[in-house]
Amino acid sequence: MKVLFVSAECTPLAKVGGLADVVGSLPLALAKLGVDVRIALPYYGFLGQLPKSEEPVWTGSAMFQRLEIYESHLPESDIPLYLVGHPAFANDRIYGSEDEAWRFTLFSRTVAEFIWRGGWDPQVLHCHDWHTALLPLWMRAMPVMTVYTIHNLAYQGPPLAGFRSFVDVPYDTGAWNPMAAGIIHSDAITTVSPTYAREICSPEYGERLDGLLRAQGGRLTGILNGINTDALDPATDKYLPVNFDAASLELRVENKLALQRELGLEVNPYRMLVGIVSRLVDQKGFDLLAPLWDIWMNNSAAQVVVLGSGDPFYEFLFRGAAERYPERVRAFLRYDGALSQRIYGGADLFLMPSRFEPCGIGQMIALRYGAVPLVRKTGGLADTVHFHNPIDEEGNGFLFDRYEPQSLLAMLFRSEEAFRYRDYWQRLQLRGMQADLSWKVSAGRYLDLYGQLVARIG
Ligand SMILES: Nc1ncnc2c1ncn2[C@@H]1O[C@H](COP(=O)(O)OP(=O)(O)O[C@H]2O[C@H](CO)[C@@H](O)[C@H](O)[C@H]2O)[C@@H](O)[C@H]1O
Repeated sequence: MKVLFVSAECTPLAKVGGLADVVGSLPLALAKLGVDVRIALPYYGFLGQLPKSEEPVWTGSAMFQRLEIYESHLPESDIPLYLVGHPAFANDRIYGSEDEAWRFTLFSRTVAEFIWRGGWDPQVLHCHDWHTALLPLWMRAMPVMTVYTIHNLAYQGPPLAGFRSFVDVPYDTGAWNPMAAGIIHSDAITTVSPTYAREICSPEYGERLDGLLRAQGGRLTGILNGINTDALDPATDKYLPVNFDAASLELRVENKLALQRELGLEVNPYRMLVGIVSRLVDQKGFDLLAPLWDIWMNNSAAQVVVLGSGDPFYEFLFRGAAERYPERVRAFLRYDGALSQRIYGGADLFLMPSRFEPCGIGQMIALRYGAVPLVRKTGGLADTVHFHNPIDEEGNGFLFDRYEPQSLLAMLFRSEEAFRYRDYWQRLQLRGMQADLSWKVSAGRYLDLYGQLVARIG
């Protein structure tokens, strides 16, 4: 089975959020199942140090531009990586400029040309999010089956009118935006959890595409994300001051104390330390915290550390809280891979109150690292976090349902109360740490799906 992943992000090379985690780890699990899987990624300027072929393995043109594709490998693996090179990518940003639509259309179109002209002949082209959503349309005349994975329905890409000005997209495709084009023209649509697959067929979560999604019937399935449990392992993580695992959980507190020291907070094992690692955007639900700071801080002993960047509204919200409660709240408004690991490995509670969440990687890393998740019961959060029942000792975290500040506040108090009972809390941590969060099951589901699609072309 030959499969080409096409994506704007890929861990550990180019990451903004969870898309990178999936594209950098699912191929490793597929390769273990015998799939010849490769990845195509823009050759971003910050990848200059990555070893690659001296000469391009393919040279051609797309959208009146000359492009070169170099071959490299996903670090610490044998997985071939095609780096799509053009001056438009040779800078230090992944997203965030007015040429975004043009850049990613150029990227996708180059991959289409590469396949059309025999650069490689995958049986399945696995496209991710709006950046690569026109590929299924362009592949229609090829004996290549396409899978389109929706990591986030909220980002649908610029309107098609913009695309028409720089690349031919037939008028009768019915595709009025890139996300819709991916949905309509792919051979199979997946999203990253079973609950989100159901939710997006409703007006509440469908981002105005729910009608189109409902019409797809069985073509849309939800396959739960996994994480790379080899790379994300508290027993070997080089960013943690002290390594630990389920058998040595008592060592974990050293990471918490080191983190409190690093943050300049009171160093005290009995104060609950709440961690947040997130893109700061509407999706993540932090507006729920806005009216809660005073009542929360005045009625609890919790400390809070937030690591994230994004929308200025949320940056302002957290910066303001850190200024008002300098003894209790710390805000780091940036991307920082090393600090994120120290938070997962040191915080007691991991907060993710998302308005919607296709799957969520953050809560899975938290579970693996013994930080108990407090999440809203939606999307993949509802599929991975199960309510802590102290009587029967079941569940691995805390959930609230209604999207309202009071519900979140109640759960913050409840979790802090649970934190006082050390033995219960440790068993709660252990249930999270011992769960299988790897790709083992879900990679098998993707392989089955590829097999069914390829069987159609014989
Ligand atoms: N400031 C920062 N510094 C360091 N690391 C940071 C960071 N901000 C975020 N991260 C990291 O980025 C990742 C976030 O992944 P999530 O899946 O939780 O959300 P995201 O919305 O980006 O992903 C989207 O795609 C994924 C993949 O399918 C879905 O799980 C998800 O629901 C969907 O919204 C985590 O690995 C987290 O540690």
